[in-house]
Amino acid sequence: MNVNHYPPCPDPKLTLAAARHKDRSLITIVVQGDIPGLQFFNDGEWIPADPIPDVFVVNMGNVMQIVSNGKLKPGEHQVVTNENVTRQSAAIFLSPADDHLFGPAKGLTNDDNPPIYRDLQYHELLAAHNRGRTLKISSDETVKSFLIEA
Ligand SMILES: O=C(O)CCC(=O)C(=O)O
Ligand SMILES: [Fe+2]
Repeated sequence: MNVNHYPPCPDPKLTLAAARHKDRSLITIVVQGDIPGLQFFNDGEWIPADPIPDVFVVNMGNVMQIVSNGKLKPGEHQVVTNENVTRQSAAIFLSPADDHLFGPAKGLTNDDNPPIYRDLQYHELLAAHNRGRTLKISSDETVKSFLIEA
């Protein structure tokens, strides 16, 4: 779980509260309180996912892309700063254990629709993601490194 604390920024144009990213989880549940800031990238623009009382944001992560054999893609998101108020959120990541072996779900693949990703342990995805962060490579590239023909 991440507990995020974003202080106000007098000029929100100057910085982001959280840079654009996709989560490394299977599923993420976000409790975002009542302060706006979370945005998702869709069709070339950032769409606000403003808080609705008593509603969680449920988001897919990179593990879901692999388990669904590329059919489900995680939403890229960022958090913008707020001029006046502090924002706090909690993101609960549902992820496999580090040594858990996973890959495209057997029920979703067959001879006509073979697995496009190899099986991997979750720590391999984390290591690739961390390497990608150091090299400023997007998490799309990270996931591509598990393609069978890669
Ligand atoms: O603060 C938010 O609403 C989202 C946080 C987030 O994207 C994350 O912790 O991965
Ligand atoms: Fe996130």
